[in-house]
Amino acid sequence: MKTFEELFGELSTKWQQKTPGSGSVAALEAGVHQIGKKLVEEAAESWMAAEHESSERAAEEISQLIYWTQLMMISRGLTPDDVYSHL
Ligand SMILES: N=c1c2ncn([C@@H]3O[C@H](COP(=O)(O)OP(=O)(O)OP(=O)(O)O)[C@@H](O)[C@H]3O)c2ncn1[C@@H]1O[C@H](COP(=O)(O)O)[C@@H](O)[C@H]1O
Repeated sequence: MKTFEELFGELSTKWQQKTPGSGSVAALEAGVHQIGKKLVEEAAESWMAAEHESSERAAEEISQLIYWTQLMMISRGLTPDDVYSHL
């Protein structure tokens, strides 16, 4: 288990170091358009799981939505504070 900030730090480090074999680095290299498609897919899957599946499945899909949101943030050079400032 990890927090939002811990995952963001891990993904940022992997991107900075271009860690070989990382799916996250591959996704960031594919770019914002491909990340956006996954973000929308995971948003839809989160909605469907919340409406039709168990709480555990909904939590799993929402975790994937957070992951792809973080990749979108990194691809645009945004930090958590950039986002938190709008909350
Ligand atoms: N938290 C995640 C995470 N959440 C989702 N994903 C990826 O997002 C994609 C989800 O797409 P899909 O919906 O097609 O996946 P699925 O397996 O079919 O699952 P369902 O949505 O159908 O249930 C998969 O490729 C997952 O690997 C993630 N990939 C990596 N992480 C974490 O990111 C960190 C870095 O990982 P690497 O880049 O792999 O080193 C590690 O801490 C990982 O645990």
